[in-house]
Amino acid sequence: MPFRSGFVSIIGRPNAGKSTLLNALLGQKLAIVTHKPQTTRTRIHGVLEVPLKKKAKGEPGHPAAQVILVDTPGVHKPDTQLDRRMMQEVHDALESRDAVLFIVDVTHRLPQAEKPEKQGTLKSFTKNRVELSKAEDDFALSLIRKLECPVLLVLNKIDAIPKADLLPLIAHWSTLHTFADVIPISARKKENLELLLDKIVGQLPEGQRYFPKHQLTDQPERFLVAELIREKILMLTGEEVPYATAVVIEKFEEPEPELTITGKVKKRPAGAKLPVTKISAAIFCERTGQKAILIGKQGTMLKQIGSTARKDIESLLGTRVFLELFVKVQEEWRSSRGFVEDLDWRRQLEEIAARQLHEEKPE
Ligand SMILES: Nc1nc2c(ncn2[C@@H]2O[C@H](COP(=O)(O)OP(=O)(O)OP(=O)(O)O)[C@@H](O)[C@H]2O)c(=O)[nH]1
Repeated sequence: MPFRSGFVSIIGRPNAGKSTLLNALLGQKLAIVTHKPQTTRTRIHGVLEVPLKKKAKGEPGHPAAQVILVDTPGVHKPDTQLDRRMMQEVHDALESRDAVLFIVDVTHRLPQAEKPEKQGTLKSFTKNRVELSKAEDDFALSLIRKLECPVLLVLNKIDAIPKADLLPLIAHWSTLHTFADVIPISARKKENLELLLDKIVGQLPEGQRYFPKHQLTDQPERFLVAELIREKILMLTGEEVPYATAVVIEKFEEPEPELTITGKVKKRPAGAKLPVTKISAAIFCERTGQKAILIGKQGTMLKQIGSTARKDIESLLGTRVFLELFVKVQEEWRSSRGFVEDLDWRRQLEEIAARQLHEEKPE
């Protein structure tokens, strides 16, 4: 069977479980996950090698494939420049795709499930939420209706609802769009992921690898590190602080490999200390009050962010890590187009490359 390959974007509303699914399929944490909506700000490519599956009883099997999974920010109506940038990332991720996974959180109520409400009660709050939820669904659907590629409906979080609730959900969504397939899964519990993969490979065209076999992502480590720091901020701080925060890596010094006199990399004796990567990162927020929260009493919050992030960064890089964090105020940065564009890791990468070229040029 000829090899298959293709780009598959994962889209859905904030908090539907897109990043959890990406990580679960890859078997490695690439995208940060929190219970807070709008955690993902940029599109992330995860490269997944799927081995050949031979035909078996009742199983059609499939050829070996390389799937480039593209995680995207949650689909939402943009308010700030940052929101607009996030939605641009979604649009970019939908361009010339081979397939799209439209992921829906099954724990969200269906609009018609609402009973008539009494005014001023908790129900009116719920109704508002359901209406908001419907508006977001409509917005997300309007995006997928424009697509020419097959769209698979992925009903996520089935571990959190009774099985009997699934059928009405499938019926509801099937009236809204003609999906190429419907697959109920639990990204968190890794249920039905193999079936989902079979269906994804089934939609891919024949083709060669886009990325080398063992490359997991196109995103360089320094940007994964920035995301790990942002994840800890999302987890440890509340209210508007996580949303008003951006992390920029200012220094990323990898340890020089020790070379033998013939220029080969020296083997590290067993039990020897791991080398150190030195990292400095700036945490941007919008107001001095937020800066105070991020630093905490006598620096306790910043220390906690640093020490929890360091552990994750060490296991990502496989070295020890010396991590310095600074908090800086950049008023209203989310509404500054220039600042938001500078946060794009692809642009930062271009700037780093240009700087290095300049430094290497002989006078
Ligand atoms: N019960 C349950 N929870 C899940 C499942 N998948 C994800 N979650 C939880 O849902 C929350 C949101 O998950 P994410 O993966 O960050 O969602 P997302 O769609 O990437 O969110 P944004 O980045 O905001 O767009 C987290 O608390 C996850 O642990 C699942 O299969 N079952």
